[in-house]
Amino acid sequence: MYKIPFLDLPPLRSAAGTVRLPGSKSISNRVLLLAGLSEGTTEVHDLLDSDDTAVMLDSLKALGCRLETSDHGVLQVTGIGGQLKVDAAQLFLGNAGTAMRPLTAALALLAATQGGSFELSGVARMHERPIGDLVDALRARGCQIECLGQEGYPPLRLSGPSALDFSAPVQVRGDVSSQFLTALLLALPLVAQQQPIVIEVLGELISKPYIHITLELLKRFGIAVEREGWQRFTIPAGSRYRSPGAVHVEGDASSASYFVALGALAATEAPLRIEGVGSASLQGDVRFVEAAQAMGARVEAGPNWLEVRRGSWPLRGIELDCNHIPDAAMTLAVMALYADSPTTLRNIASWRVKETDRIAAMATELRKLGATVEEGPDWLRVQPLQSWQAAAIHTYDDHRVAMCFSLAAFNGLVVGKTTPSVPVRILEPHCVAKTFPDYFETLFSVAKARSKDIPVICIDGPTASGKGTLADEVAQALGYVVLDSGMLYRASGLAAQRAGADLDDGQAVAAIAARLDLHFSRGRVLLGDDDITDALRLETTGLLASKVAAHSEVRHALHQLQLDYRRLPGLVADGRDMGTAIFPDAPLKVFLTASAATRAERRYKQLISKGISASIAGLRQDLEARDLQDKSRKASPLAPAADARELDNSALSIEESKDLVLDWWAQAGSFADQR
Ligand SMILES: Nc1ncnc2c1ncn2[C@@H]1O[C@H](COP(=O)(O)OP(=O)(O)OP(=O)(O)O)[C@@H](O)[C@H]1O
Ligand SMILES: Nc1ccn([C@@H]2O[C@H](COP(=O)(O)O)[C@@H](O)[C@H]2O)c(=O)n1
Repeated sequence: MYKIPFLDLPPLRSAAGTVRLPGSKSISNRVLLLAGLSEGTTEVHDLLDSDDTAVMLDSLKALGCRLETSDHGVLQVTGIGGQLKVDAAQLFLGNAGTAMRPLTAALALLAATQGGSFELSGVARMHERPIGDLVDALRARGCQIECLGQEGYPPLRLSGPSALDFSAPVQVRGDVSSQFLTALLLALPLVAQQQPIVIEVLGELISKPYIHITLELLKRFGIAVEREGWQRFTIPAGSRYRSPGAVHVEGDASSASYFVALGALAATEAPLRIEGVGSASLQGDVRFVEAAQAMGARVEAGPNWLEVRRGSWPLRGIELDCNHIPDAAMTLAVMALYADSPTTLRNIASWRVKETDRIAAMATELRKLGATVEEGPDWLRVQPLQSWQAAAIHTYDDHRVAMCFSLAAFNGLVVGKTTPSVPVRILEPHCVAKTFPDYFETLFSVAKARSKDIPVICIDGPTASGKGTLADEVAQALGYVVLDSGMLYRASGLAAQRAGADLDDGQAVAAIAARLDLHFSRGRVLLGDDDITDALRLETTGLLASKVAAHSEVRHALHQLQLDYRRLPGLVADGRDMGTAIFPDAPLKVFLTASAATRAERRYKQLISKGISASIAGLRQDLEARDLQDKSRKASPLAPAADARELDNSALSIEESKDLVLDWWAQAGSFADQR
C-alpha cells in the first residue's frame, strides 16, 4: 500500500493481463457478523483484508468471539451463539457503514434482552453519516439508544435491559440507505425465537441488490426470510443462526468496476481478465458490466470471471438510473470523460451520505481536470473532455474517489498532437485501504505507459556520498521503484570471480553479467542458490565492481536490465552513469557529493555499526582509489550530466537532502503549485 501524501500517475496508454480481486467488503462484513452471532465455528475463506473489515474483526473480538487464522489464511470465527459474553464494550468503527449499522441493531437488541451497555463510535465523517432511521425503528420497539453527539448520528450508546414489543411490524425507511434494512434483517433473528418479526419498509427501497446479498447470506446461516416484494419482510418464529461450516467470500464487484472500465478504455490488444466475480456473483454491482457495455465495452463472463476489451471508441455517453449500482456508478463518471456525448447519472442521492458527499466531490475533482460538470440533488452530468489539465485530485478519505480517478490517467489514449497528455496526482492514496489496500499495485501490474512518460530521478556521485540512502528515502516518499545499479556491477564482479573468469577479459565477464541469475527475497539477494547479501556490501566487492565496470562490454550487457527498472509509477536510479548514459531523458538528475573526509567517516560508521572493523584512513584511500578508477575509465566515466543539479551534502542531514531533492522534483513536474 502507498503510505505517502500523494501518488503521481503518468499518462497511461494500455492495459493487459489478469487481476485477482480482493474479497467483497459487503459480503465480508455481513459474513463476519453472522458468524459472530452464530453458534459454532465458521471458516471464512478469501475474507477481505481492509480497514473496514479490521474494525468489524476488532469489534467481534471485543464482544467475545474467538478468531483464529490458519496457516493458509483461512479465518475461523467462533461465534457467541446469540448470548452476550461481555456486558460492556466501546467499539470504534472507523468509517465503516457496513459495521456501524448492523452492530447498532445487534447490540441494541442484545442489550435490551440480556442487559449491558455498548458505545459505538467512528471517525469524524462517520459522526456526520445519518443513522436516525435505524435508531427510530429500534427505539419504537423498545430498544434504549442514546445519540451521544447530535440526535440521529453516531456515536451511540445502546443499553438495557428493556422490554421489547414486536406485536406490530418494525418500520424502517428504505429511501436513504438500504443498510438500515440490512442491519435489521441481520440482527432481528436474535429475538425471533418466540414469534415471527415483520419488517415494513417505508418509502421506495433503494439499492435492492444489497438486500439481495443480505437475504442470501442469511439463508446460508439458517435464516429463511420471507419477502413480499421489497416492502415487507418476515423473519419466521424459531429462527436461529446456524454456522454453515465454511463460507467463501467472492471478489468485490464494486472494485471490479475500475478494471471493467480499464478494459473498456485500454484493452486494445487482448482482453483484461478479472478473476473473483462473474455471472454467478451475488453482488448487485456486477451489473456495472451492463453500464460499461452500454458505453462500448466488450465483455465475456464466466461464473467467477470477466474478460473485458475495448469496443466502441470513443466510448458512448449514456443516461442511466444508477439506483441498482450506487457504488460502482462513480466509475462511470470518470469513464464519461472519454465518451462522445454527455453522460447523465440519475437517482444517486445516496452518494451524498457516503464516505463523503460523493456528488459534490466528483463534480469538483472532474472540473479540476478541465471537465464541464453539472450536478443536482440526485444527479450528475459529465461532458466529454477534450483539453485535459494535470490535476491533483483530493480524495476526501474516500477510497472510491481515489480508485476511479486513477482512470483519468488514461488520457494518454485520447489527447491529440496539439494537446499533450497529462499526469494525474492522487492525494492521500492510502484511503484505498478501506476496501482495496493493493489497488494501485494491482493497477500498475496491468497498466502500461510509454517508457519516456515514466518519471525517473537519477542520483549519481562518488563512493559513499549517500546515493543509496537518498535514493531509498526519495523513492519511499514518492512510492517509486529503486534501481541500485552498483549492486548489478557488484553482483557481476562476484559472479565472474566465483566462475574463475579472467576479470581483465571484458567479453568473458560480460557473458557472465548478461546471464546474472539474481533473485530478491525477503531483503536477501541470491545469486543462483548463494546468498550474496553480505558479500555484496564488502569494500573488496566495491573494488571488484569498479574493475569489471570499466569494460564497455560489461556495461553494455547490463544496459537493458537497468532500463527494465523503469516501471510504474516511477523510478529513482542510483549509480555513476544514470544521468549520463542510462536515463539521459530523466527530468531530474542529482550529482551527489561530499568531501572525501566526510565520506570516509560515514563509511567507517556504517561498517562499525555492522560489526565490521575498519580504519578511516584505509577507507579514505580505498574510496579515493575507486573514484579515480571510475572517473578515468573510458566507458561511461563517473561525471555529472550536463543538466545535473549538484548537491554537496557534507553538511546536510539525510532528511535535509531528501527534502531538497523532493523540492527540486516538485519544481520539475506538472504539480509545482499543487503539493
Ligand atoms: N546526508 C547524510 N548525512 C549523514 N550520513 C549520511 C548522509 N547520507 C548518507 N549517509 C550515511 O553514509 C553512509 C553511506 O551511504 P550510502 O551507502 O547511501 O552511500 P552510497 O553513495 O550509496 O555508497 P556506494 O557508492 O558505496 O554505493 C550510510 O551509512 C548512510 O547512512
Ligand atoms: N551506474 C554504475 C554503478 C556502479 N558502477 C560501478 O560499481 C561500483 C560499485 O558501485 P556502488 O554504488 O555499489 O558502490 C562503482 O565503484 C562503480 O565502479 C558503475 O560503474 N556504474
